[in-house]
Amino acid sequence: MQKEIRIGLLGLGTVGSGVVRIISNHQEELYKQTGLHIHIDKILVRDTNKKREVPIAPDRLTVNAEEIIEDPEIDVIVEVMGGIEPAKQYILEALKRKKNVVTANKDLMALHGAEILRIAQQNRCDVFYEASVAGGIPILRALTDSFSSDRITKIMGIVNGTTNYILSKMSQTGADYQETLEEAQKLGYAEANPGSDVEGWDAAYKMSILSTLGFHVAMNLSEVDVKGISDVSIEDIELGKKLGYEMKLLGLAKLDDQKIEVSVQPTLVRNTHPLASVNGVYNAIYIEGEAVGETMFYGPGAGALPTATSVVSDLVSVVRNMKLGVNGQKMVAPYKEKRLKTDDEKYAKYFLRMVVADQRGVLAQMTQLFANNHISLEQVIQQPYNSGNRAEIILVTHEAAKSDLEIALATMKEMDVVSSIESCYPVVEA
Ligand SMILES: NC(=O)C1=CN([C@@H]2O[C@H](COP(=O)(O)OP(=O)(O)OC[C@H]3O[C@@H](n4cnc5c(N)ncnc54)[C@H](OP(=O)(O)O)[C@@H]3O)[C@@H](O)[C@H]2O)C=CC1
Ligand SMILES: N[C@@H](CC=O)C(=O)O
Ligand code: NA
Repeated sequence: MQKEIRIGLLGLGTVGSGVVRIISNHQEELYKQTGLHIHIDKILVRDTNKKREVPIAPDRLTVNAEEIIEDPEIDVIVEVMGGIEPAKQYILEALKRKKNVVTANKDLMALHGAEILRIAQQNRCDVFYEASVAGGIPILRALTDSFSSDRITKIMGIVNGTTNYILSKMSQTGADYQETLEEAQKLGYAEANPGSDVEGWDAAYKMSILSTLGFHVAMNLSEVDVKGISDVSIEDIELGKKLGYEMKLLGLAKLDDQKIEVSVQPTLVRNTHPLASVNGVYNAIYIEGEAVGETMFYGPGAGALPTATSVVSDLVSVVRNMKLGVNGQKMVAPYKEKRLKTDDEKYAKYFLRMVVADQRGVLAQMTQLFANNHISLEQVIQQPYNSGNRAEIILVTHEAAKSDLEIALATMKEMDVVSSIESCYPVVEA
């Protein structure tokens, strides 16, 4: 009779150290819930001499993945090293050797999840990846289990801790973008390549995973409209606040008339909307279902212990399945036909800011341009611009088609009286 579950841990960085800590500090709870001792056998790292956050006997560290993947005594592989290769190769090799897998790797699951899950099922193994989306929030379980009886119509969320930390600090204290990004890196929130956070890709991976699970379609990353926060200025944050909005990097997945749109964009969210008050490293995912109505899930989106909580809970699920002999049987592959919206079917309100010549008739020309493109305006503000004989025009539109907005912007760029289009963000009301 097996008394112990033996783990091979790939990675001992922020999340890996959290996993070691939780397994060591919560031994009794884990034993009570699984009836087995969870033991980390070996840990893969790049540098065995590096100083570690957690006390680990040096002989448990290795730079040789085969020592872990090929060890017949190891039951479960926990992959928290990140990146596509070699993580993918290690996971596939482990599955072929009938080892169950827990991973926090959203890049890998968004890009190669279908293949990994298929091979897992062929080998009767689990692949669980709760930590990959919104760190400590149990959102994948909610989608796959708690809402399995419903039809999800909308998933809207703040799903990147690093950018929410940066935008919140910029909004609350006027903090500098670069300094705040460095702080988020020190706190272990950012990806190894923080470009993935600030350019929106990390959130796009997560929205791709969420929409695949929520809408039961095979979403591709290339079908997600992605824009990051690196061009968001303090001026836009301040102006948005004056108009009653908070700037958030918002993931949106919507199903209307059986057609889907998925995007990640800096968005002005009405300050009375529950997502507007999600600050710092916190994430929140707002889900609308046909039957359930509106729900919202809130919690830490990154960081060692919150993320490791999800990893170790997945490990508990794997162990329970091992005891029941049902590993690899829970997965439901996407079964719905995927139909994507075209730009003339994507509707949103928009905030726009542009610098124009400060002369008679310009404001009228601008409003006429929007009218010509079927865009109605909710708010129009003109204020002096601080250089040259120019003015700044700030507009908030009513709901408009993305295709119409793009034509209006392209026409505007060609107008002599328009010096620059400074910003354009979607707007979400409460
Ligand atoms: N940080 C967070 O808050 C969250 C992270 N994630 C995901 O978790 C995963 C890990 O993130 P995080 O812990 O922050 O990353 P870190 O960069 O802190 O840690 C990565 C670890 O993996 C090891 N490693 C990386 N590449 C290799 C390789 N080729 N061979 C051997 N070892 C390797 C590193 O070794 P060494 O220490 O020797 O350099 C390090 O121990 C990523 O997929 C990330 O997206 C998910 C949710 C939240
Ligand atoms: N870099 C990510 C980590 C968690 O997924 C983030 O900031 O959210
Ligand atoms: Na999660």
